[in-house]
Amino acid sequence: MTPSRLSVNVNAIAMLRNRRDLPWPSVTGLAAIAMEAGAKGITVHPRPDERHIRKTDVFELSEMIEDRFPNKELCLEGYPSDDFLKLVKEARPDQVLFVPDDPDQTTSDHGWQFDRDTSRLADAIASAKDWAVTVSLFCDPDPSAPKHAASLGAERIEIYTGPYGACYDDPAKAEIELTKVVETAQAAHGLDLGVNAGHDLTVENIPALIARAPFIREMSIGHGFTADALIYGFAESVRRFRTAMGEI
Ligand SMILES: CC(=O)[C@@H](O)[C@H](O)COP(=O)(O)O
Ligand SMILES: NCC(=O)COP(=O)(O)O
Repeated sequence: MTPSRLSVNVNAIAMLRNRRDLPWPSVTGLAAIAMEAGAKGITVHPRPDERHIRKTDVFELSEMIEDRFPNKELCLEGYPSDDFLKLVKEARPDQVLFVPDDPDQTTSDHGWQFDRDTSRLADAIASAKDWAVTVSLFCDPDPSAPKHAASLGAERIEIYTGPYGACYDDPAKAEIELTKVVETAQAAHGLDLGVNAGHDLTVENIPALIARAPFIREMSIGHGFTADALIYGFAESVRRFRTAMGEI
């Protein structure tokens, strides 16, 4: 069986939990169900306002994975602020994805602008590597981006697939956006960067992407996964997404 590429993003579970001052739905409990069902790991994006994932969730997830799922992986996403870097240093995830988000941004909607963002990134990448955390950079679907990520010392990129995901009802436009994602993936693969992809991926749009970029290492999926799991349940959605990825 092909190893799993699916990292389940549990931001939306935390958002639902935060509606009340109560501990359910449980972020760690549903993360455990996802990993037991075959996900390779868990992704969280603790935003500065803690609107969904809280710092306490990060430590609880990290401890649970270390204790109960030592072969699974935790990925933390965030802007490399001093506060976020402190969290990475303390929680020691397996992987960190640096994203260029403003603190008040609704969701991630672009990759790094490598002509202006590099000095903060270079320092953050060096620190994370010192802490033995694999570094990935969020990149637009632009084949010129991976060479910048490689020259900064990143080990992976995550291609922002939002524009592809947004074309769910327009196959001709989806093909144009998919081509940009695939060409970016190929450029990164040719540079020996690990290639991840994320944002608005679904059971419907994953097969065409995997068919053209089978070397993709990881897909972190939250919004579409949660929507699917509300219908099918967390464990069954892991199976459905892994089937879409051609893994089972
Ligand atoms: C980095 C990225 O792609 C984001 O999609 C992400 O983790 C989603 O964040 P929100 O759940 O806050 O929209
Ligand atoms: N890195 C992307 C991610 O973690 C989840 O994005 P989405 O599936 O919630 O759009």
